[in-house]
Order: sequence, then structure tokens, then C-alpha cells
Amino acid sequence: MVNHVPEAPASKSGDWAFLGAESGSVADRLYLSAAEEWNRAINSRFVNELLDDTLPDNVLVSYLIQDFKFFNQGIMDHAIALAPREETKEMLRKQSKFFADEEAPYFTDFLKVYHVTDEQYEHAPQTPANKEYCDYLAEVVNGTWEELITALCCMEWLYLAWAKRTVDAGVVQQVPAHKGWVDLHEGELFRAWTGRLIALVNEYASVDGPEAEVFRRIVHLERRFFEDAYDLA
Ligand SMILES: Cc1ncc(CN)c(N)n1
Repeated sequence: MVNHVPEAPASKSGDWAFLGAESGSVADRLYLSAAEEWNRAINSRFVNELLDDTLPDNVLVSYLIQDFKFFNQGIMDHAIALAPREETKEMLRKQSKFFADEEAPYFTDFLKVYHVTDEQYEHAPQTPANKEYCDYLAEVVNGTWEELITALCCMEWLYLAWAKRTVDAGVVQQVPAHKGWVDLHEGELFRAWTGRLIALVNEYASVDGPEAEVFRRIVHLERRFFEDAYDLA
């Protein structure tokens, strides 16, 4: 039996008040400014199939190879360097350690279980969206703290938003790799991390500043990143 996970409804102001994006806050307004494409990303075919356990293995492999390449870019190191307060640097360092301890082993175990060789991994070309995303982030990390924290917040928040669909529906994936990917992006720890990023966006970003364009561009790239998984599978 397939446990179907319904699509997320259209975004509305205050959806994420429970994580600090209260109605009218900077984070809430940025979220609403990208609502249409955000919704398409979190309800994309890739996410739907992953949550319903109907995703073909070759698509999952293609996506996770891309995502491991994306993960290895070192964006957290740049955020730590740019963070204006020591307590923020410390929070980011702790999260970076969490990624190294929890997310990196997910990738390496996955590649082993799905028989992806080092050679296959190394030789897989980056998809156009991943290449564009990595190039864009290379620009963002050389920009301002305000832009970088907006980019980081947006990408993590969007991941929590798609994973939350399955928690809301009470569906647990039966394919271990699907469940593992959901578990990394939904739960107390990931919510707390996203909430801390939302608080930083509320504190530092501006809806009238360049951060607004950063937020929308990240949502756009995230949507395309999911779509590209099918092209190289
Ligand atoms: C492309 C992308 N964006 C965000 C995430 C969540 N860390 C991710 N794993 N991959």
C-alpha cells in the first residue's frame, strides 16, 4: 500500500510563526515574496515521489550525488567567518559539526549501499542547476553577512518545509534512504536550527535590500535542483 503524502497548501502569512517568522516579520515577508516558486519546489515531483516511496533508485542516486557535491562546498565555514558575533559563530560551529557527524555519514553510507563507486561519483557532471547554484553561492559567500545568512536560512527552511509535509500527514517512509533523508531535515534539531536562522534573518536582513533577491534566487535554484535529478538519472 502506498501512503500518499498530500501536497502542501499555498503559503500564507504566519505559517511559520511557530519558528519565529511571525506575520509581518522580515522572514515572513521574504517567504511570501517567493511563495509561488517555493510551493512548486516543496511540492515538486522529486519530493512527492520521495515522500510516497515511489522515487526510482536511479533518480535518488543522481540527486544525492549532486547533493553531496553541493554539500562539500564549505558554505558553513564562510558563514562562521562572516558572523558578526562570537555567540553566532559558536552556534554555526556546532551545527557544522552536526553536519559532519550526521549528514556526511548519510551520504557515504548511501553511496556504499547503492553501489556508487568513487569513480562514478567523481565523474558525474554537475547538473546545470547545481553548477549555477554553486557558482551563485561562491558569489554570495564573498558578499555580505546579511546576504549569506539569508541564503543559508532560505535553503534550510525550504528543506524543512518539504520534509514537514510528511510529518503533518503522519506518513513514515518505508525505504530507509528516503526515511533517512527526511529525518535529517525534520525533527526537533532541524527545526531549532532553522528557527535560529530565521531569527538571524529577522535581525539582519531587509525586505528592501539585496537580501530579497537572494531569497528568491535560492528558492528558484532549489526548485530547479530537484527537477534536474531526472535529467542525468
Ligand atoms: C540543494 C540543497 N539545499 C539545501 C539542503 C539542506 N541542507 C540540501 N541538502 N541540498
